[in-house]
Amino acid sequence: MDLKDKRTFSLQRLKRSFSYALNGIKLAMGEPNFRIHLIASLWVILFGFIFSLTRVEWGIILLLIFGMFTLEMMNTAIERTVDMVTKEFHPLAKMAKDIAAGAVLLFAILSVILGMLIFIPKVMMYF
Ligand SMILES: Nc1ncnc2c1ncn2[C@@H]1O[C@H](COP(=O)(O)OP(=O)(O)OP(=O)(O)O)[C@@H](O)[C@H]1O
Repeated sequence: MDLKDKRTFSLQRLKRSFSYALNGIKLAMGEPNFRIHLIASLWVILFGFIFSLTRVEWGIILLLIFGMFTLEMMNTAIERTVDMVTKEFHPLAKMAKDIAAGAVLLFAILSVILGMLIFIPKVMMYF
């Protein structure tokens, strides 16, 4: 496919890209970290209903949940790419993987802080 073909709109190609993206989500679901996030997210959603979150709070929670899945998938994609490039120990491979993992950790810290800011006052009302 040349560059001109790629620039013209094609419903067929859009459908194909969509199916590749869905396949990416399916592949990510096989990752243990993804499943841990899924279980944690379902618990957060359950508690969201129990504590009757406001629309803004739901918006923040959904942003955090989707953001976490997105980052975890990018991290996995970087890990796979690095593994494809080299199986040998390489400082740049370590740097790429550790930085990607660090990005996930930063977002996880933000999620815990915002989650606590939302849920702690609601839990406190019961005491
Ligand atoms: N080719 C490499 N060269 C140098 N260091 C590496 C290399 N591959 C992995 N590492 C180091 O080992 C750590 C663990 O790597 P690994 O590929 O097992 O990823 P992981 O974080 O355990 O993720 P997962 O288990 O989901 O694949 C990396 O974060 C990195 O510090």
